[in-house]
Amino acid sequence: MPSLEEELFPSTPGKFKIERSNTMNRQFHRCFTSTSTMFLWALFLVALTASYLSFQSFVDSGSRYFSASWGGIQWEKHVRSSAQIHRSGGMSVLVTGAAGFVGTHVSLALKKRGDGVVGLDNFNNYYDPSLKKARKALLNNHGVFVIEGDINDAKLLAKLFDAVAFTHVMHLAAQAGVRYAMQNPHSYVHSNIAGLVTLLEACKSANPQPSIVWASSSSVYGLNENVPFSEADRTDQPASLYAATKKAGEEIAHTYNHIYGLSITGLRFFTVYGPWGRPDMAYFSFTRNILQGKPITVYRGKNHVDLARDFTYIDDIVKGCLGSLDTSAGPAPYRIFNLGNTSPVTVPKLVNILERHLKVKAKKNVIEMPGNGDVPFTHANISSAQKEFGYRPTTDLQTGLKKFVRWYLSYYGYNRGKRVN
Ligand SMILES: O=C(O)[C@H]1O[C@H](OP(=O)(O)OP(=O)(O)OC[C@H]2O[C@@H](n3ccc(=O)[nH]c3=O)[C@H](O)[C@@H]2O)[C@H](O)[C@@H](O)[C@@H]1O
Repeated sequence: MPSLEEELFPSTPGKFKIERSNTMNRQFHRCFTSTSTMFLWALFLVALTASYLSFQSFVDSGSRYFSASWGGIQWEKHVRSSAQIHRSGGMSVLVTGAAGFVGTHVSLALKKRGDGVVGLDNFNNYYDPSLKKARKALLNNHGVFVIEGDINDAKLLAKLFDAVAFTHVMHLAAQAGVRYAMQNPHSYVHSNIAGLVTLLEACKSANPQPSIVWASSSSVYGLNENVPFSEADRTDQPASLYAATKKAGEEIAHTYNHIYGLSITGLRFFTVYGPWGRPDMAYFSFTRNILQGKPITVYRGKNHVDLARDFTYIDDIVKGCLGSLDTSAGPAPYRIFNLGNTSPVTVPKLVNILERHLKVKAKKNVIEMPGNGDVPFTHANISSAQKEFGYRPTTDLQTGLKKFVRWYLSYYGYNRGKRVN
């Protein structure tokens, strides 16, 4: 049986020989009088004290350390380096929802032209987070650092504005999707209202105050029947809670412009689609189902009228976002622009184009549109954006879907003869 000392402090041959015949007391006496053992004890006590003290400061500095993975010298270095501007007259932009569909494309476009970009995203599981992680990896490869955090985290936002004097905020983080609002209404309030206010509070307190461009939605037009939809039309008849939270966002933004002089531009996006898109949207889920031989549900309006959307290709939206950012500084404007394509296409036509690109016939299940918050059609008047920053969409649905399908087949491994989804 090894002695107690042997278990705690195994002896080095020739240096400290234990006399097994001695009593326990004598063994302890030897142990403490030995120089090397004393040294080890001292080391042990110092380590114990140090770890206790560092644990105390860890606890004292707040609970955020237990819920988020941000902070520290290395982290700040990444943030600052990502925010670095590499062109004269460039901007330093905080992009919220950076791992989202539009957020990824806008971040890449800004970075490519030499602007500084820091991304923020909470990577929630509204749709497959692995797609968001893949977008993050893409951004990372292009030098965009994406922080995992929520826009409701006021401490994180304050820390970010402390670390970087952002000139602009591109606010794209949101709970998207029209129909999901019936399943999870509170997620819309959390992100689109509470999160927006937290972000605007941070912007209000930042020095300098950044100009803000953010994503509203064509859904704010709700039951409006004036065609095409113009920014001057009424928007007080939302058809879904999603639309209502976006409309509320526009009003909230107005108050921050009015009281604190924040420069805020709201962009009403019209059904944006393209590579790296959102799996919850019809063009994406239709593609998945068609390829897997599963049926798709096509909604139809009252009196057998087809539903129609002003589908807008992502590259056109990115141009609109950059145009808005470039013209948003100055004497604290409050602006709202439609960013659409100006040529609505019916949902059956969308399916038809997909069938041709995929070379597979869809199994269609056509049903009357349930009361789910959908509107029968959307159609943008874009003359304001055209006048203000030369917005001019150039991609029709046929061309845009071709690019989407090419990306989809490659991303999900169809080109390599295997299906990973
Ligand atoms: O423009 C906008 O503001 C909105 O555009 C889209 O909303 P939506 O136009 O409803 O886009 P999809 O969900 O892709 O639906 C497109 C069309 O397909 C129809 N649809 C959808 C799903 C389905 O299974 N079947 C079907 O026929 C819808 O009724 C709609 O007419 C986005 O999902 C919203 O986040 C965005 O704010």
